[in-house]
Amino acid sequence: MTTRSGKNIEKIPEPTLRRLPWYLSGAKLMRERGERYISSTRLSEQINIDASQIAKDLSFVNISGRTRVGYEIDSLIRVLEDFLGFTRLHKAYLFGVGSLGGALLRDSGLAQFGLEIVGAFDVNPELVGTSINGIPIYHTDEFTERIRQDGVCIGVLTVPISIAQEVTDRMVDGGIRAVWNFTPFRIRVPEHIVVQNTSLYAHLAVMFNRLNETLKK
Ligand SMILES: NC(=O)c1ccc[n+]([C@@H]2O[C@H](COP(=O)([O-])OP(=O)(O)OC[C@H]3O[C@@H](n4cnc5c(N)ncnc54)[C@H](O)[C@@H]3O)[C@@H](O)[C@H]2O)c1
Repeated sequence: MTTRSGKNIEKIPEPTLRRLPWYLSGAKLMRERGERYISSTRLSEQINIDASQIAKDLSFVNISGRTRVGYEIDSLIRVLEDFLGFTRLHKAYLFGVGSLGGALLRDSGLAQFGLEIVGAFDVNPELVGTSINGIPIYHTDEFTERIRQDGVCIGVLTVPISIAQEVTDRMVDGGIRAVWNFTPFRIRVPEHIVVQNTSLYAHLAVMFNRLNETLKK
């Protein structure tokens, strides 16, 4: 698969894709401070990543800097947002409107990163028929019917772990092509389905471990 700029996106290493949003935030912060240009060195000081790494990562996107002054901030932001898919809204459904699912529905920041949750599904009769942040909550049984009308291809999974696989299978059967899995269950999907597992707790474990190391010193 290729981008509009003709770059082969399969070749981009995942760590680079994870770092690019940091460059975007750094560039936005600099723009707020009134800067018009930003060099890799300046960005490096800002976000504490090696300047040569930044230059290497940015070589994957269609942007070129000017000697000494660096990248024009407005162009860098535009190109990065476009490259990362943040300028297009990707429609998604959320499954399981509990404490985590409800919080995600309330998070208006997701749209800034290109994710628009257009509907949610739950089985709790107290939730079905209500809405959160303007997002309607339907009964899970309505999913197959809804997806035909809404043209959604992303599913956010925030159901109890015990039914994670069952709900995933339903999503995939209905036409979902990418699952953002927040459950701690390693869901199994056909090869063509994209899965992104996300856990706040995994990061916590790393933090606790590193903290313990520093406390021992
Ligand atoms: N990744 C993370 O960092 C993180 C953080 C918190 C929770 N979690 C995980 O997210 C999941 C949800 O956690 P929670 O605390 O919000 O739980 P919760 O019990 O508050 O919410 C679960 C919701 O799923 C609904 N549900 C049950 N069966 C369903 C079905 N068939 N279809 C649709 N909805 C259904 C329930 O009615 C409930 O509203 C759990 O698997 C939990 O382990 C992950």
